[in-house]
Amino acid sequence: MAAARRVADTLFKAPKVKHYTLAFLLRDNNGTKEVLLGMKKRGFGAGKWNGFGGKVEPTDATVSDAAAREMNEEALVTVLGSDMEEKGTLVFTFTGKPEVMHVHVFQVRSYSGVPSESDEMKPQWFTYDAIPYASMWADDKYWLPSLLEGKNIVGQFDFDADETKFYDHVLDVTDA
Ligand SMILES: CNc1ncnc2c1ncn2[C@@H]1O[C@H](COP(=O)(O)OP(=O)(O)OP(=O)(O)O)[C@@H](O)[C@H]1O
Repeated sequence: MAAARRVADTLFKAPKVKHYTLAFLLRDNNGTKEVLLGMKKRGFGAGKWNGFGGKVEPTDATVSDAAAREMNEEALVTVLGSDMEEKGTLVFTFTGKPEVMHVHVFQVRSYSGVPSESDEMKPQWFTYDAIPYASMWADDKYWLPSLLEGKNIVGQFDFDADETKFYDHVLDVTDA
């Protein structure tokens, strides 16, 4: 539980905390497990594959609703907040930035519609052995494999100012 304590202290001490969601749509494609990732077309993380998500807005009733709204906006599918399964917390700090990112991580299996390209994201299904970690945030390969195994995660990654690599991290993985 070392990571949980570190995360709590970081959030407690941060001058400013912003809440984000990050959700992974999972499916069983004729016996093969797949995850939907999106190529971010603009803004923070442009050019990287990632799950779907964004800032929690004051108009969102709950963090789960925010996760569903972002998934709906970015992958053009219909997901209900009540179908979002909370899988953990990731905290990101960046050297020189007082603001800390508090990311609420979800998975979801229940959705309707066909994932389609939006202004922000180009979605694509990936089998678990073909996830493009080299074109993802540096932290993803540390925790996404555990998430896909059904585990819960709590972690913190402290990034350099240029956002390409982190100089410190803690991660707890627990059985769901
Ligand atoms: C540093 N290492 C990281 N590793 C993995 N994922 C990361 C991440 N850093 C940010 N993320 C995710 O990237 C999305 C950004 O969202 P972002 O586009 O900024 O939000 P939102 O859609 O509200 O933006 P607009 O201002 O409307 O464009 C959001 O899911 C957030 O959890």
